[in-house]
Amino acid sequence: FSTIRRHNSGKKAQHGLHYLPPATNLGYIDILEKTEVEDSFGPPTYLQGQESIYSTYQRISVSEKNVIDFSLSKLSSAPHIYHFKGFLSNGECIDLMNAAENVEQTQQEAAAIMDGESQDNCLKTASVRSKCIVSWLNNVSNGNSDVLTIPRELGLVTGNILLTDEAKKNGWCEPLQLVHYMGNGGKFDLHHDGLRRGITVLYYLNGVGNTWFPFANENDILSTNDIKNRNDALQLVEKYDMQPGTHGVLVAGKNSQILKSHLANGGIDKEHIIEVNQGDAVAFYNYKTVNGEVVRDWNSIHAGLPTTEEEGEKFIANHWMHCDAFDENWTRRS
Ligand SMILES: O=C(O)CCC(=O)C(=O)O
Ligand SMILES: [Fe+2]
Repeated sequence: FSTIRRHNSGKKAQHGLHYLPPATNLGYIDILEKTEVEDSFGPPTYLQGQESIYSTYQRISVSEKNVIDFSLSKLSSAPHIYHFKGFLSNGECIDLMNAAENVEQTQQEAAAIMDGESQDNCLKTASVRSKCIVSWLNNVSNGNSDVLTIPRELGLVTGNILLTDEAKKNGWCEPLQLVHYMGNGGKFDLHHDGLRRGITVLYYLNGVGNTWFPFANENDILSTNDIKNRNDALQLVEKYDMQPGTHGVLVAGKNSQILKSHLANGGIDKEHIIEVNQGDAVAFYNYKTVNGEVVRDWNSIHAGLPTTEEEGEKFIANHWMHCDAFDENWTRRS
Protein backbone atom coordinates (compact mmCIF):
# COMPACT_ATOMS: atom_id res chain seq x y z
CA PHE A 1 0.00 0.00 0.00
CA SER A 2 2.93 2.28 -0.60
CA THR A 3 1.14 4.59 -3.01
CA ILE A 4 -1.44 5.75 -0.52
CA ARG A 5 -0.86 8.52 1.92
CA ARG A 6 -3.42 9.89 4.26
CA HIS A 7 -2.93 13.48 5.17
CA ASN A 8 -5.46 14.99 7.41
CA SER A 9 -2.92 16.31 9.84
CA GLY A 10 -5.10 18.64 11.82
CA LYS A 11 -6.18 20.91 8.99
CA LYS A 12 -9.73 22.12 8.59
CA ALA A 13 -11.96 20.47 6.05
CA GLN A 14 -13.20 22.42 3.08
CA HIS A 15 -16.85 22.33 1.98
CA GLY A 16 -18.05 22.90 5.54
CA LEU A 17 -18.14 19.19 6.35
CA HIS A 18 -17.01 18.03 9.75
CA TYR A 19 -13.34 17.44 10.06
CA LEU A 20 -12.32 14.49 12.18
CA PRO A 21 -8.81 13.48 13.18
CA PRO A 22 -7.31 10.25 11.81
CA ALA A 23 -8.67 6.86 12.75
CA THR A 24 -5.66 5.93 14.80
CA ASN A 25 -6.48 8.73 17.23
CA LEU A 26 -8.25 7.09 20.17
CA GLY A 27 -10.07 10.28 21.05
CA TYR A 28 -11.82 10.05 17.72
CA ILE A 29 -12.88 6.46 18.18
CA ASP A 30 -14.30 7.41 21.58
CA ILE A 31 -16.90 9.66 20.03
CA LEU A 32 -18.11 7.03 17.60
CA GLU A 33 -20.79 4.49 18.20
CA LYS A 34 -18.75 1.75 19.77
CA THR A 35 -19.00 -1.68 18.29
CA GLU A 36 -17.44 -4.26 20.59
CA VAL A 37 -16.14 -6.41 17.76
CA GLU A 38 -15.66 -5.07 14.26
CA ASP A 39 -17.90 -6.85 11.74
CA SER A 40 -15.49 -7.92 9.00
CA PHE A 41 -18.31 -7.36 6.47
CA GLY A 42 -18.87 -3.79 7.64
CA PRO A 43 -16.73 -0.67 7.49
CA PRO A 44 -13.70 -0.38 9.77
CA THR A 45 -14.55 1.43 13.02
CA TYR A 46 -12.97 4.67 11.82
CA LEU A 47 -15.54 4.93 9.00
CA GLN A 48 -18.57 4.23 11.18
CA GLY A 49 -19.28 7.56 12.87
CA GLN A 50 -22.61 9.25 12.44
CA GLU A 51 -20.91 12.40 11.13
CA SER A 52 -20.05 12.93 7.48
CA ILE A 53 -16.46 11.87 7.53
CA TYR A 54 -14.26 14.10 5.46
CA SER A 55 -10.68 13.11 4.80
CA THR A 56 -8.27 13.88 2.03
CA TYR A 57 -5.93 11.30 0.58
CA GLN A 58 -3.30 11.07 -2.12
CA ARG A 59 -2.41 8.43 -4.63
CA ILE A 60 -0.22 8.34 -7.74
CA SER A 61 -2.04 8.09 -11.05
CA VAL A 62 -1.00 5.07 -13.07
CA SER A 63 -1.29 6.84 -16.42
CA GLU A 64 0.38 10.16 -15.74
CA LYS A 65 2.42 9.32 -12.62
CA ASN A 66 1.29 12.51 -10.94
CA VAL A 67 -0.27 12.96 -7.52
CA ILE A 68 -4.06 12.76 -7.34
CA ASP A 69 -5.73 14.39 -4.35
CA PHE A 70 -9.04 12.75 -3.59
CA SER A 71 -11.47 13.10 -0.74
CA LEU A 72 -13.65 10.66 1.12
CA SER A 73 -17.03 11.45 2.60
CA LYS A 74 -19.94 9.48 3.91
CA LEU A 75 -23.28 9.52 2.10
CA SER A 76 -25.32 7.18 4.27
CA SER A 77 -25.05 4.94 7.37
CA ALA A 78 -27.81 2.46 6.50
CA PRO A 79 -26.52 1.17 4.19
CA HIS A 80 -22.95 2.39 4.55
CA ILE A 81 -22.13 4.40 1.41
CA TYR A 82 -18.99 6.46 0.80
CA HIS A 83 -18.02 8.94 -1.90
CA PHE A 84 -14.46 9.07 -3.26
CA LYS A 85 -14.33 12.43 -4.98
CA GLY A 86 -11.69 12.90 -7.69
CA PHE A 87 -10.40 9.36 -7.29
CA LEU A 88 -9.28 8.58 -10.87
CA SER A 89 -7.54 10.89 -13.28
CA ASN A 90 -9.30 11.58 -16.57
CA GLY A 91 -6.41 9.75 -18.25
CA GLU A 92 -7.06 6.62 -16.22
CA CYS A 93 -10.77 6.78 -17.03
CA ILE A 94 -10.03 7.06 -20.74
CA ASP A 95 -7.49 4.21 -20.59
CA LEU A 96 -10.04 1.96 -18.91
CA MET A 97 -12.79 2.81 -21.40
CA ASN A 98 -10.41 2.11 -24.29
CA ALA A 99 -9.32 -1.16 -22.69
CA ALA A 100 -12.98 -2.18 -22.38
CA GLU A 101 -13.52 -1.48 -26.08
CA ASN A 102 -10.52 -3.67 -26.95
CA VAL A 103 -11.72 -6.51 -24.78
CA GLU A 104 -15.16 -6.16 -26.32
CA GLN A 105 -13.74 -6.68 -29.79
CA THR A 106 -11.62 -9.69 -28.93
CA GLN A 107 -13.71 -11.58 -26.43
CA GLN A 108 -17.18 -11.89 -27.74
CA GLU A 109 -18.60 -14.02 -24.95
CA ALA A 110 -17.47 -11.70 -22.21
CA ALA A 111 -18.77 -8.82 -24.25
CA ALA A 112 -22.20 -10.20 -25.02
CA ILE A 113 -24.82 -7.51 -25.21
CA MET A 114 -27.15 -8.39 -22.45
CA ASP A 115 -30.81 -7.94 -22.72
CA GLY A 116 -32.92 -9.42 -19.99
CA GLU A 117 -30.07 -11.19 -18.25
CA SER A 118 -31.11 -12.51 -14.87
CA GLN A 119 -28.43 -11.31 -12.50
CA ASP A 120 -29.37 -12.82 -9.21
CA ASN A 121 -28.90 -16.58 -9.27
CA CYS A 122 -29.30 -16.92 -5.52
CA LEU A 123 -32.92 -15.89 -5.27
CA LYS A 124 -33.98 -16.01 -8.90
CA THR A 125 -35.43 -12.55 -8.65
CA ALA A 126 -35.86 -10.95 -12.00
CA SER A 127 -33.52 -7.99 -11.78
CA VAL A 128 -32.47 -7.11 -15.23
CA ARG A 129 -29.70 -5.32 -17.03
CA SER A 130 -30.43 -3.95 -20.47
CA LYS A 131 -28.56 -2.40 -23.36
CA CYS A 132 -25.11 -2.75 -21.95
CA ILE A 133 -21.81 -4.33 -22.84
CA VAL A 134 -19.80 -5.95 -20.07
CA SER A 135 -16.12 -6.82 -20.03
CA TRP A 136 -13.59 -7.72 -17.35
CA LEU A 137 -10.00 -6.70 -16.63
CA ASN A 138 -7.80 -8.67 -14.28
CA ASN A 139 -6.28 -7.07 -11.23
CA VAL A 140 -2.84 -8.38 -12.12
CA SER A 141 -0.03 -5.93 -12.13
CA ASN A 142 1.74 -5.72 -15.47
CA GLY A 143 4.93 -3.72 -15.61
CA ASN A 144 4.71 -3.38 -19.39
CA SER A 145 1.26 -1.92 -19.60
CA ASP A 146 -0.05 0.92 -17.54
CA VAL A 147 -3.66 0.17 -18.30
CA LEU A 148 -3.39 -3.38 -16.95
CA THR A 149 -1.96 -1.95 -13.75
CA ILE A 150 -4.87 0.42 -13.13
CA PRO A 151 -7.39 -2.13 -11.78
CA ARG A 152 -4.90 -3.45 -9.25
CA GLU A 153 -3.94 0.05 -8.10
CA LEU A 154 -7.56 1.10 -7.67
CA GLY A 155 -8.39 -2.06 -5.75
CA LEU A 156 -5.41 -1.68 -3.44
CA VAL A 157 -6.24 1.89 -2.54
CA THR A 158 -10.00 1.49 -2.07
CA GLY A 159 -9.55 -1.85 -0.31
CA ASN A 160 -6.99 -0.35 2.03
CA ILE A 161 -9.51 2.28 3.09
CA LEU A 162 -12.70 0.21 3.10
CA LEU A 163 -11.75 -3.21 4.45
CA THR A 164 -11.32 -4.09 8.10
CA ASP A 165 -8.01 -5.65 9.15
CA GLU A 166 -9.74 -9.03 9.30
CA ALA A 167 -11.13 -8.64 5.77
CA LYS A 168 -7.71 -7.57 4.48
CA LYS A 169 -6.25 -10.80 5.82
CA ASN A 170 -8.75 -13.20 4.25
CA GLY A 171 -10.68 -11.20 1.67
CA TRP A 172 -10.16 -10.95 -2.06
CA CYS A 173 -11.27 -8.86 -5.01
CA GLU A 174 -12.96 -9.86 -8.26
CA PRO A 175 -11.51 -8.63 -11.56
CA LEU A 176 -12.62 -5.14 -12.57
CA GLN A 177 -15.95 -5.27 -14.40
CA LEU A 178 -16.49 -2.60 -17.05
CA VAL A 179 -20.06 -1.76 -17.99
CA HIS A 180 -20.88 0.33 -21.03
CA TYR A 181 -24.57 1.27 -21.17
CA MET A 182 -26.02 2.47 -24.46
CA GLY A 183 -27.39 5.98 -24.52
CA ASN A 184 -31.10 5.39 -24.53
CA GLY A 185 -32.47 2.93 -22.01
CA GLY A 186 -29.29 1.25 -20.77
CA LYS A 187 -30.14 0.27 -17.21
CA PHE A 188 -29.84 -2.14 -14.32
CA ASP A 189 -33.12 -2.63 -12.43
CA LEU A 190 -33.33 -2.49 -8.65
CA HIS A 191 -31.17 -5.32 -7.27
CA HIS A 192 -28.93 -6.52 -4.48
CA ASP A 193 -25.45 -7.45 -5.70
CA GLY A 194 -25.65 -10.80 -3.88
CA LEU A 195 -23.01 -13.48 -4.49
CA ARG A 196 -21.41 -12.70 -1.11
CA ARG A 197 -19.96 -9.52 -2.61
CA GLY A 198 -19.15 -7.68 0.60
CA ILE A 199 -18.31 -4.30 -0.87
CA THR A 200 -19.14 -2.79 -4.26
CA VAL A 201 -16.98 0.01 -5.57
CA LEU A 202 -18.46 1.84 -8.57
CA TYR A 203 -16.08 3.97 -10.62
CA TYR A 204 -17.73 6.62 -12.81
CA LEU A 205 -15.61 6.64 -15.94
CA ASN A 206 -17.41 9.25 -18.06
CA GLY A 207 -19.31 11.24 -15.45
CA VAL A 208 -22.73 9.85 -16.35
CA GLY A 209 -24.33 8.54 -13.19
CA ASN A 210 -27.86 8.03 -11.89
CA THR A 211 -27.27 5.18 -9.50
CA TRP A 212 -30.15 5.18 -7.01
CA PHE A 213 -30.20 3.72 -3.49
CA PRO A 214 -33.88 4.17 -2.51
CA PHE A 215 -33.44 3.37 1.20
CA ALA A 216 -30.23 5.23 1.98
CA ASN A 217 -30.87 8.00 4.53
CA GLU A 218 -34.52 6.90 4.79
CA ASN A 219 -34.30 6.24 8.51
CA ASP A 220 -38.00 6.81 9.12
CA ILE A 221 -39.06 4.27 6.53
CA LEU A 222 -36.42 1.79 7.68
CA SER A 223 -37.36 2.12 11.35
CA THR A 224 -40.88 0.85 10.68
CA ASN A 225 -40.16 -1.61 7.86
CA ASP A 226 -37.88 -4.60 7.60
CA ILE A 227 -36.71 -5.39 4.07
CA LYS A 228 -36.15 -9.12 3.69
CA ASN A 229 -36.04 -9.47 -0.07
CA ARG A 230 -36.33 -7.59 -3.35
CA ASN A 231 -40.11 -7.77 -3.35
CA ASP A 232 -40.32 -6.04 0.02
CA ALA A 233 -38.15 -3.28 -1.40
CA LEU A 234 -40.26 -2.89 -4.53
CA GLN A 235 -43.44 -2.72 -2.45
CA LEU A 236 -42.04 -0.03 -0.18
CA VAL A 237 -40.91 2.03 -3.16
CA GLU A 238 -44.49 1.91 -4.37
CA LYS A 239 -46.17 2.39 -1.00
CA TYR A 240 -44.21 5.54 -0.16
CA ASP A 241 -44.10 6.71 -3.79
CA MET A 242 -40.33 6.90 -3.52
CA GLN A 243 -38.59 8.88 -6.25
CA PRO A 244 -34.91 9.29 -7.14
CA GLY A 245 -33.86 12.80 -6.11
CA THR A 246 -36.35 13.08 -3.25
CA HIS A 247 -35.91 9.69 -1.56
CA GLY A 248 -32.80 7.71 -0.78
CA VAL A 249 -29.51 8.69 -2.32
CA LEU A 250 -29.17 9.43 -6.02
CA VAL A 251 -25.64 9.50 -7.37
CA ALA A 252 -26.08 11.81 -10.35
CA GLY A 253 -23.76 12.92 -13.13
CA LYS A 254 -23.67 16.59 -14.14
CA ASN A 255 -25.96 16.02 -17.11
CA SER A 256 -28.51 14.04 -15.12
CA GLN A 257 -32.00 15.18 -16.01
CA ILE A 258 -33.23 14.46 -12.49
CA LEU A 259 -30.45 16.65 -11.09
CA LYS A 260 -31.21 19.37 -13.62
CA SER A 261 -34.92 19.37 -12.91
CA HIS A 262 -34.27 19.68 -9.16
CA LEU A 263 -31.86 22.55 -9.79
CA ALA A 264 -34.50 24.25 -11.91
CA ASN A 265 -37.13 23.74 -9.20
CA GLY A 266 -35.56 25.32 -6.16
CA GLY A 267 -32.33 23.37 -5.78
CA ILE A 268 -31.14 19.98 -4.65
CA ASP A 269 -31.35 18.36 -1.24
CA LYS A 270 -27.76 17.26 -0.65
CA GLU A 271 -28.91 14.43 1.56
CA HIS A 272 -30.69 12.88 -1.41
CA ILE A 273 -28.68 13.89 -4.49
CA ILE A 274 -24.92 13.62 -4.78
CA GLU A 275 -23.30 15.00 -7.89
CA VAL A 276 -20.44 12.99 -9.38
CA ASN A 277 -17.87 13.82 -12.03
CA GLN A 278 -15.73 11.66 -14.28
CA GLY A 279 -13.25 9.89 -11.97
CA ASP A 280 -15.41 9.80 -8.83
CA ALA A 281 -16.17 6.52 -7.10
CA VAL A 282 -18.92 5.38 -4.75
CA ALA A 283 -18.54 2.37 -2.45
CA PHE A 284 -21.15 0.52 -0.42
CA TYR A 285 -21.47 -2.50 1.87
CA ASN A 286 -23.86 -5.30 0.88
CA TYR A 287 -23.67 -7.72 3.83
CA LYS A 288 -23.55 -7.70 7.59
CA THR A 289 -22.90 -10.27 10.29
CA VAL A 290 -25.90 -10.98 12.52
CA ASN A 291 -25.43 -13.47 15.39
CA GLY A 292 -22.38 -14.85 13.65
CA GLU A 293 -24.17 -15.33 10.35
CA VAL A 294 -23.31 -13.38 7.19
CA VAL A 295 -26.57 -12.05 5.76
CA ARG A 296 -27.56 -9.60 3.05
CA ASP A 297 -28.13 -6.01 4.04
CA TRP A 298 -31.19 -5.36 1.89
CA ASN A 299 -30.93 -1.64 2.59
CA SER A 300 -28.13 -1.56 0.00
CA ILE A 301 -30.51 -2.46 -2.82
CA HIS A 302 -29.89 -0.11 -5.76
CA ALA A 303 -30.54 0.54 -9.43
CA GLY A 304 -28.69 1.93 -12.43
CA LEU A 305 -31.49 4.15 -13.73
CA PRO A 306 -32.16 4.08 -17.48
CA THR A 307 -29.92 6.32 -19.55
CA THR A 308 -31.70 8.89 -21.67
CA GLU A 309 -31.02 10.15 -25.15
CA GLU A 310 -29.88 13.50 -23.76
CA GLU A 311 -27.60 12.08 -21.08
CA GLY A 312 -26.00 9.69 -23.54
CA GLU A 313 -23.86 6.63 -22.92
CA LYS A 314 -22.81 5.69 -19.43
CA PHE A 315 -19.52 4.02 -18.65
CA ILE A 316 -18.78 2.61 -15.22
CA ALA A 317 -16.50 0.02 -13.67
CA ASN A 318 -17.15 -2.19 -10.63
CA HIS A 319 -14.85 -3.76 -8.10
CA TRP A 320 -16.43 -6.39 -5.87
CA MET A 321 -14.51 -7.03 -2.70
CA HIS A 322 -15.06 -10.13 -0.63
CA CYS A 323 -14.57 -9.79 3.09
CA ASP A 324 -13.67 -13.38 3.90
CA ALA A 325 -12.12 -16.43 2.27
CA PHE A 326 -15.36 -17.79 0.87
CA ASP A 327 -16.27 -17.50 -2.78
CA GLU A 328 -19.58 -16.54 -4.34
CA ASN A 329 -20.86 -20.12 -3.94
CA TRP A 330 -20.20 -19.98 -0.22
CA THR A 331 -17.28 -22.37 -0.72
CA ARG A 332 -14.00 -21.77 1.05
CA ARG A 333 -11.26 -20.81 -1.40
CA SER A 334 -8.24 -23.05 -0.84
O1 LIG B 1 -25.11 1.27 -13.30
C1 LIG B 1 -25.16 1.61 -12.14
O2 LIG B 1 -25.27 2.79 -11.82
C2 LIG B 1 -25.13 0.57 -11.07
C3 LIG B 1 -24.45 -0.71 -11.50
C4 LIG B 1 -24.66 -1.84 -10.55
O3 LIG B 1 -25.38 -1.75 -9.61
C5 LIG B 1 -23.97 -3.13 -10.73
O4 LIG B 1 -23.27 -3.29 -11.74
O5 LIG B 1 -24.10 -4.03 -9.87
FE1 LIG C 1 -25.29 -3.46 -8.32
